[in-house]
Amino acid sequence: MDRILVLVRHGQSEWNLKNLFTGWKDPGLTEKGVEEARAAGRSLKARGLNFDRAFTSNLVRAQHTLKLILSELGAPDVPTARDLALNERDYGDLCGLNKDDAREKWGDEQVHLWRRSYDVQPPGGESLKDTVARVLPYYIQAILPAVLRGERVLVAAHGNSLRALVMVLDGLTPQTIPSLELATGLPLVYRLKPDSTVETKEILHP
Ligand SMILES: O=C(O)[C@H](O)COP(=O)(O)O
Repeated sequence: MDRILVLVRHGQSEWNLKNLFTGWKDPGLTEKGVEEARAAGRSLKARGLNFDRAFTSNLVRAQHTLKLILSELGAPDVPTARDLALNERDYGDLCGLNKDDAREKWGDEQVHLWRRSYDVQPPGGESLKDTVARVLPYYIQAILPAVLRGERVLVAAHGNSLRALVMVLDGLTPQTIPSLELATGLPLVYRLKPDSTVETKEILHP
C-alpha cells in the first residue's frame, strides 16, 4: 500500500506580488499564481499521481489553487475539506504592511524573526509555534488517518501553515526551521511509512 501525501503552497497571490504581509487576509491569485497552480497540476499528472481526498484552508488563494490542480488532473470532484486550521499564520498587526517598509521601520533582523523564527510572535499575530499548535492536531486527526488508510491525499495551503507541517514531517527544530522556505506552487510529494514517518520526499519542479 502506498501512503501518499502531497503538500502545495498556493500560487502567487495579489498581496505576494505587492510584497504585503497577508496572513488571514483573503486576496486572490495573480495570473502568475493561476499559471503556477496549473503547472503544479501538470507536474502531478506527469508524475502519475491522482488523489482520493483533498484538504485546504478557508482562504481563497489556497482553495483556488486546489481547484486548478484538480482541474488539470481531470478530477474536479475529489472530496475536499476546508478548515481554518490550515489557514496561513496570522500576521496580526502586520497584515497589509509592505515587507520592505516593515524592514525600514523595525529592522531586517526583527522582520526575519517575525517571518521565519519558531516562537517569536508578530504584533497581534501568531508565531510558527502557534501555527503548529493548530495545524498539527488537524493533521493528526483528519489528514494522517486518510493517508494511513492508503488514500492519496493532497493539501493545498500556505507558506507558514505548511512550514508548520513540514517541520514535523522532516524533523526540523526551532534552530533549523528558520532556513526553510516553501516556494509558491511547488508540490512536495511525501511517501509515508506505516508508522507515519517519512519514507521518501520529492519536490516536483515544473
Ligand atoms: O502571509 C503572508 O504574508 C505570506 O503568504 C507569507 O509570508 P512570509 O513568506 O513573509 O511568511
